[in-house]
Amino acid sequence: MTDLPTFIAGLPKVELHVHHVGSASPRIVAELAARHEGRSPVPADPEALADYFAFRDFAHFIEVYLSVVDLIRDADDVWLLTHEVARELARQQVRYAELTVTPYSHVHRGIPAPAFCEAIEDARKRAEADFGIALRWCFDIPGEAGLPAAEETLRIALDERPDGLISFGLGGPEIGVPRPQFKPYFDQARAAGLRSVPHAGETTGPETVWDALRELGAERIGHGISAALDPALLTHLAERRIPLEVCPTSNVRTRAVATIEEHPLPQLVEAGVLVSVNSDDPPMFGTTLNDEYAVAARLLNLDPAGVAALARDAVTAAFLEPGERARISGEIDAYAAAATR
Ligand SMILES: O=c1[nH]cnc2c1ncn2[C@@H]1O[C@H](CO)[C@@H](O)[C@H]1O
Repeated sequence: MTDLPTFIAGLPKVELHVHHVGSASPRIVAELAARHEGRSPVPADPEALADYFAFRDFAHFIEVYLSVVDLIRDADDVWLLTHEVARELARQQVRYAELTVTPYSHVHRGIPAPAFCEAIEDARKRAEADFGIALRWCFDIPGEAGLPAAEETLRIALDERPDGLISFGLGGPEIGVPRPQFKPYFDQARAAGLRSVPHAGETTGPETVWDALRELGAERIGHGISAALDPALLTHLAERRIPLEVCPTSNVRTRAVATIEEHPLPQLVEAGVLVSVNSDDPPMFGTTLNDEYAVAARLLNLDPAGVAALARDAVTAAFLEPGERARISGEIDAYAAAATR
């Protein structure tokens, strides 16, 4: 029997909640910072970066996140970042990832929408050829930028419509950013065939998750961990198989949860909610997807078979084509059978 970290490292996976800029490795951030030497608060030294990625609270996390977004100035930066993120996911045996990108933030910093979309699409196709990983896009609204950002994000999604685009989201802070105001934009995105995956219940209570379900037609919820406070919501999520995209270490590092031991993941699983495990912004939180599987295994007291079941749940929650879903599930089954023989 292989030890759990080794089992996890080789286990085929999918990742559903991981942010594009949030996945920039210290090396890539340092390289981008060096290009803008002196004009950015982001340290060009990877060591200093670890200290820079220490957050007082969620608002501070968003402030730091946006300082990294500022480093991305042209389509070449976008291409480099995207291709490197794919390399790192593939290194962890990720076969398929739904990457959240925020076009508004980049267009707002001078990268034209067509150039941004061409860069991510070219990097996506090259990553499939180079690393055998399938990337798809979630375009999310940066909530702190409000309705103008919603308008622009929808326009880019519908006008540019890159081949990899499958879903429409809402990120950024929840406090002071009520979800119902975004209903018209989610209605139009869903009418155009995009799947609805807003963040909710990360830094606010269950009512935000209810709003995401009722007003935004959410098919999955980003984080949604405050659902653990509302038994009726837990029942609703479990009965309708509405998945939560849970990112344990993220919640501790942004101070949404005080300690990993207090994380509500066990209550969510206990209530029968379909959960996928994700890394969110791995280098910023000093984690990787494999680390998040190890954290989940510890919190849920899982053996390798239990960890394989967690990976299968993420495949169930993914917006995969049926053939792809069956193929990846089959890979997980074959790997788990061989490793637990
Ligand atoms: O954990 C998270 N919660 C909410 N937003 C996040 C998170 N990680 C990255 N972002 C990103 O923060 C930006 C805010 O403008 C958005 O791009 C959002 O995608």
